[in-house]
Amino acid sequence: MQIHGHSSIDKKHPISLYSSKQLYAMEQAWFSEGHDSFGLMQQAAWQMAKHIEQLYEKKYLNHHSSASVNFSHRHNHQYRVSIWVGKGNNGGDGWLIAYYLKQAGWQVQIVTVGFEDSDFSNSDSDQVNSDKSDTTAISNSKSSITDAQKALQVARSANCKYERFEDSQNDLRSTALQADVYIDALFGIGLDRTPEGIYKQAIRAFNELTEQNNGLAIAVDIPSGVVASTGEVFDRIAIKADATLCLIARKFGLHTKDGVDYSGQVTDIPLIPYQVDNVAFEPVAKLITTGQAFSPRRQNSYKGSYGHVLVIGGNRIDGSQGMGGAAILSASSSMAAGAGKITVACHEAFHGALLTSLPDAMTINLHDAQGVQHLIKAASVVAIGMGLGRDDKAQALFVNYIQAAMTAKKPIVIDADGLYHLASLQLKNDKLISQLREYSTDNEVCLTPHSGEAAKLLNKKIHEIESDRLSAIKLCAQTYGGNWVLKGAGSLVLERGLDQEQVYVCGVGNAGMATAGMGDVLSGVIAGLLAQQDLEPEMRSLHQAVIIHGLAGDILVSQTNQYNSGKSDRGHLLIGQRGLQAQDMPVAIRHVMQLLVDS
Ligand SMILES: NC(=O)C1=CN([C@@H]2O[C@H](COP(=O)(O)OP(=O)(O)OC[C@H]3O[C@@H](n4cnc5c(N)ncnc54)[C@H](OP(=O)(O)O)[C@@H]3O)[C@@H](O)[C@H]2O)[C@H](O)CC1
Ligand SMILES: [K+]
Repeated sequence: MQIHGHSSIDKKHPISLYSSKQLYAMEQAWFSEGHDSFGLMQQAAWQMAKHIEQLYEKKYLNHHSSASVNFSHRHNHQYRVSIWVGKGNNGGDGWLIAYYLKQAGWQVQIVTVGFEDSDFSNSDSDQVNSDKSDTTAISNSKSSITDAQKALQVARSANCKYERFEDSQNDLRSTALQADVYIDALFGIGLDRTPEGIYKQAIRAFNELTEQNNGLAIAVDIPSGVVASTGEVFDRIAIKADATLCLIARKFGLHTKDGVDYSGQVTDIPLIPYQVDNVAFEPVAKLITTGQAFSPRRQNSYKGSYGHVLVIGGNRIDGSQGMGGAAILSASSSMAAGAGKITVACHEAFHGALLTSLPDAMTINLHDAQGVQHLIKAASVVAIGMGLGRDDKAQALFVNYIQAAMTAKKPIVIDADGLYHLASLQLKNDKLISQLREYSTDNEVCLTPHSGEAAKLLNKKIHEIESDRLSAIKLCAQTYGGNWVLKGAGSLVLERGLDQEQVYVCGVGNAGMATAGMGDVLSGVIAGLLAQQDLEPEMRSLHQAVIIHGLAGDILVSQTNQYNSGKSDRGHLLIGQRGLQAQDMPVAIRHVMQLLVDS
């Protein structure tokens, strides 16, 4: 059961995102100031119990439109919760949630996973999973008992019912496992490998039960199976949560890669300051969901005021059908993003098609080296690579035009086949790579790979990129210089300032945008913004372009967001995620540009 497609986030302010290492350091800093670790767990659980009740009541009210149902409801039906606990502190949170919900009148059933009978002993001298005593099993009392075990004892002393998943897994339809709300407290930020054996079975069973019973699935801290620092889910084994109650600080992994699909609506429960010795932790990234508002244009302006984009791509290699569409999509998106003029340097075979779909554009033959070089000097921005081709001839053109753009000191956007050439030039130790890196320290260079292209650029396997996208984008920037987008669910944007770099996670966009040509559209939006010198740097930035692209995609599908009231501006015809095409984008980009002026 999904509450909302997207997280509940303050759209105007970026949200700081942290790694699990940072989360553990924050906790440690707090404890080293003398604060009690079990006290923190109690605070966390108490607040989560309140949120769980609110989330459930919200769901219940949504299903029963009559307001009068609300108050009688509690008397007719005792709320039922099934809380699944693992052996770490995430499980500890679960035991205490059970305790607080029972106090609040809920019918509570706990399902333990990975516990032996001896784990339920009352003795204080029990050693429960204390290998990670520095971080996870903080003992703040004289005895050696861990917080998780204290929590277990609190729940037991309140007579909360529990059973081992190992004993009940063959009887998942038993009444004991039927509930309105299912709480996932199996793993939190301590998960570091594929859940196997009983854990894998438990995660599967949890998902099946919530589905069958139309239960509300709520994850404690992070859905079990999602890696907090990367967003990776191993072998698709993770809790599919409707809502996540995120403790202390927002985890990076909730918003990128698989995390986006598993976390549901995210609510923050901050609990402690994000600092050590009064110095705040630097977030690893910031989550952005809306763009900077544009200032209106001056009346006294002309097309030259808004820049000239030169798109170089759309080649036709002998014997192939060619890739004219890539250049056309990029060019039309540049214009939709507000560029004053466009010239497309593409294969002559596509000039007719280009002018039919975009009569506003000028054309030049891609292979007319002198003519293109001349235009590079006149342009405000050069966007290169979309459908450029990968053969040697195309590579020679690429090197030639990049050199010309650097000599003329133009902002450069490199995408698609341009990235392929960069990767192969890097393997050959070609001097262009170091020249470009040097150039990018004083000039705008934007590079926009997806994971496959990033893998080529870094000479790695795709799964190596996917398992740690944050490290991958940083390594790309280190190797090649420039500002980067790593495309995918929760696209990452890395922008380099004078002495520091900032990473953003794009919190908008949808799976319908995973289609051919969407990357060409993005390159066009980036170039179109860069061309508009009248705009403040923030409004022409790479992250602004990525947000506009994502919002345009969202506006086209029947997805609730701040701009989409369920109608599109294309004759009230809504497009779904399946079948969304890159050619649909320019009209939506124009719409977003207008909304950002209004906002
Ligand atoms: N400290 C506090 O007072 C607070 C903690 N909070 C909550 O704690 C979790 C983090 O707890 P931690 O114990 O560090 O980690 P987990 O509960 O996520 O799980 C760690 C245990 O899980 C084992 N593990 C990890 N991966 C797997 C796997 N794939 N399969 C099986 N077992 C796995 C790991 O075992 P080891 O063998 O590696 O030792 C650990 O035993 C945090 O997320 C919060 O929910 C709150 O912040 C409140 C304050
Ligand atoms: K969890």
